[in-house]
Amino acid sequence: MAENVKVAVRVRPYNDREKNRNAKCIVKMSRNSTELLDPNNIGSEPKRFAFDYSYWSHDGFKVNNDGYCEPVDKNYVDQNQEKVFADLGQVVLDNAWLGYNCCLFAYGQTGSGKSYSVFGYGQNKGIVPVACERLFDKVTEKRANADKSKEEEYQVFVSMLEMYNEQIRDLLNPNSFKVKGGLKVRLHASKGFYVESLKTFPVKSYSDINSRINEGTRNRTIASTNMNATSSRAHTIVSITFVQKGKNDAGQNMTKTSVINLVDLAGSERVESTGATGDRLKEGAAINLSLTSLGNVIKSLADVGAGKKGVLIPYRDSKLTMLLKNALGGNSKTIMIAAISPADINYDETLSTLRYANRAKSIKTKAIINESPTEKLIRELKEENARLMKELEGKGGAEGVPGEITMQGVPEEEVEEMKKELEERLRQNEEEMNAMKKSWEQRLKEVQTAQEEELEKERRKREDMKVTPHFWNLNEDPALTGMIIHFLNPGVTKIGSNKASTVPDITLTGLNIQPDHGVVSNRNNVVSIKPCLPAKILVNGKAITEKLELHHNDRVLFGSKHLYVFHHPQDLAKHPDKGKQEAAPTYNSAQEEIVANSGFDMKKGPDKSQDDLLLQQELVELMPHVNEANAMSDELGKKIRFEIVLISPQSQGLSHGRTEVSVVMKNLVNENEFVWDRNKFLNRKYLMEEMYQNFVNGDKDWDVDQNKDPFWEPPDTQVLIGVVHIFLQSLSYLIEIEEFLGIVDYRGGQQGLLKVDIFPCLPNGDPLPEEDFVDDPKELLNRAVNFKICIPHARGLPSRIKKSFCQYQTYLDKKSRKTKAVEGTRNPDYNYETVVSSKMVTEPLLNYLESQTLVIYVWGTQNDATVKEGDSVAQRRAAYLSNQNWGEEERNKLTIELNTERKRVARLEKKLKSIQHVVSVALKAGRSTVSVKDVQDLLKD
Ligand SMILES: Nc1ncnc2c1ncn2[C@@H]1O[C@H](COP(=O)(O)OP(=O)(O)OP(=O)(O)O)[C@@H](O)[C@H]1O
Repeated sequence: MAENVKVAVRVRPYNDREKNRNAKCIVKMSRNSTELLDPNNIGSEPKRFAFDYSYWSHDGFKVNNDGYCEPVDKNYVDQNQEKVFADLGQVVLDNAWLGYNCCLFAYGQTGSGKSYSVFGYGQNKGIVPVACERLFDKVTEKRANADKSKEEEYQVFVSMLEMYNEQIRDLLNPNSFKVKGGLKVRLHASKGFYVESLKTFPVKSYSDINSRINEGTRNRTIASTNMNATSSRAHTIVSITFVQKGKNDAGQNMTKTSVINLVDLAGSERVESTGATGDRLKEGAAINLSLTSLGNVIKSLADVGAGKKGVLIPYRDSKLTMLLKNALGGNSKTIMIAAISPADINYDETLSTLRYANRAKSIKTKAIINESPTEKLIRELKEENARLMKELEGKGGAEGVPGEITMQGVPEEEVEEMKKELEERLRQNEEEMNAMKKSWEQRLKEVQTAQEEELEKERRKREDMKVTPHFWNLNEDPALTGMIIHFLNPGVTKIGSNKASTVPDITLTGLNIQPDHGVVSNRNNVVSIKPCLPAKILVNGKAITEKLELHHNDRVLFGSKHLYVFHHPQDLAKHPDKGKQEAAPTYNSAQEEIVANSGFDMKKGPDKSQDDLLLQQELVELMPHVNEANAMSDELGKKIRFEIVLISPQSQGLSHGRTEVSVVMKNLVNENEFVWDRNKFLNRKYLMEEMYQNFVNGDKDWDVDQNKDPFWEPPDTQVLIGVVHIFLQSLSYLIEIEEFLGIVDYRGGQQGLLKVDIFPCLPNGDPLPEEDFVDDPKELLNRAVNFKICIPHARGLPSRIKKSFCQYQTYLDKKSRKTKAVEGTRNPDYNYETVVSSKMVTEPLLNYLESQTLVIYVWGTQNDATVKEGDSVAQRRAAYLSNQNWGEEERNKLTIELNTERKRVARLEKKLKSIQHVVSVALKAGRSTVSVKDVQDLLKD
């Protein structure tokens, strides 16, 4: 019978970022109804949703010493993880016992709590570990009470994969990481899509399965560090196959199989919010492809559920949707958990998640009990194998005859590919048949020795960790922290890449890791580290160039990504601190010190505002990505440098707002600069990772066309050269403004000068009569005013600027105004004049004139230093700079202007001094006013 996908929604507590931003909770839950308030439209009706289950995990709990979140308030989800398991996990298990395929997948933006629900953290065990525990509890109970005559047997198998950027890796088989392009997805006639060569291990107990999942998580950590992949961008699927065998009442051997897929999806950030906004490369990212496809599949299935006819479900669009085909539209009982943030700042993402979940509600699946007589299953497999053999022979495979007749006209590679597929299916079927024939004990035995060795190794490792100094890893994903351990045994430990002439003791891969990277020596428990220059090693945030002694809890960064904490048991024992354990460093604290050592203020304290803390947090998030982007640029020879900059609201021409963390992308060849906002940079960084990975994989087409190159920005991209602020107060006295002001860039540096004159004038732009000025600005109220705005020229723009123009908007303008664009000079003459008029000065206009500034933005495009193949960097720079020399004529013009300007300034200074003199004479005489006539005379030329 068709049945709807069950949907649960869960709202997590605030994270630090939300707390620092003083976030407001915009989610309300009552029974199974969830309301979302729009923070941008407070009075509006909240968006209402109804789901099968709603879990309030936002507040109403306390964190115990062991990290367990204990409910203290009736609002908090009853019994925390237990309740979520009871509703969702238990249903999955019950269905598995009945022989249904089940799928539970978690959807939501990065950091919304997907992993917390699916896997859990520490004492707050998620659905996967609890489900495994309960499954084996029941198996043990069943075995104990088994009816011998029925020959009951329970078998559990586990596999674990990760899908990143459309590439599948077997997390229980690190060798699969080396497969170019990842593992393939194949289609099986009866079982649907499956992953080729994915290893499935039999497990006999909870600790077995737990150690397999830990092994998978450890491999995930290694992959995420080595391959520069960002773990929150990967989907993880744990598959548990549960087989129940036994005789039925008629004495027939039966096999009941259930596949349980537990899916922790990648962060669901939409393309716009991950930052591709306005970026020409937003379509390029394959990273989101699978999630976008999942969205399309869910939408189509929801349409079908709503009765729409003739809808094609695009399962084949991505590997994820192929693998989830059964879960979504076929033989499976499926549950979706929508994980959401409570905070107003995540409104868009939360709304999108809730809409997604709402759609998923109307998807219908048809689960059937997968139970058949064992003999029948074996017979079917045999029949299929016979058919496959025949097909293979037709393609000239196996021991068959060459298949020119059947395969005529089909390219050889395709035939090879088809053959491989058939062979793989044959192999799988054989394996399955053997598995059915073999006893469970036999199957377990096959892996047991290896696994026991693994467990013993793990046990020994834990013992060693108590006495031997070692490094343990820090990862931005808390679930992956502490998963990698490297021991530093007495003597010398060499660290390097797999390109070293002798295999290093600790092999690291990835960005900025040199073949011989560094050496750690441990002599009588004094442990020191030395880099093999120019290899990059940071200890406690500072680059080291010489040998340095390490101490307990020191943070060590190798290259750009391998971040470790040094654990020194003997050192620790020397400083027990009267039983007080020193807090272990965290990923965040280690990154903070790296940022602080790069010159940013990371101090905490009461003088720091919420905005300061938020800024610090954004720096911590961005800095490692910027370092990695630079390392990739170096290795790929891109001649691009990235640098973090803090952009104040003033430098963007704004009077208020917060300072933003952005990234400047600098072309080292022609010195062109582009400021990318954080989101755009992060989006580009994912594309850089894709490119770098292709490069590492030896793909000869790694270097893509300029239009798709994440390291490239077209030179005709408009950049903000700087802004000019002009105080308008003089205009409220009808006194003209004549200024030659600095064009200030985001760094606060001067990028040239802009001449701006604003004159009160007649409607036709002619000057006002001399006597027409006001003593008190209020006199302007209800009068007509006209101002002539002149922007004659800019001088001394940076040499990289090719074309420039100015843009501004006064209080009286509905749209912004622009000067003409001038090309080919650093000293453009805009010769711009316009008259801005108001028929009647109002209070707000007067207020604008008295207290505001006019902001003029100077925009430009940069020179295209077209790079010729084979030119060295020095040649390219020389060619570029030679274009930048100023001509004789231009120099003369500037000299004349400079002299005129000097004279004007001298005149103004003289007038100022005279006015100061008149004022001081008046003050000495005890007067509080000066004669208008006197001032007027002084102002005359
Ligand atoms: N229900 C909850 N109760 C308490 N803490 C939670 C809850 N849900 C999430 N958290 C905390 O929020 C943080 C982010 O959660 P989690 O790692 O599960 O997010 P995620 O959606 O899986 O992120 P990613 O996409 O990066 O994998 C973790 O530190 C986690 O402990």
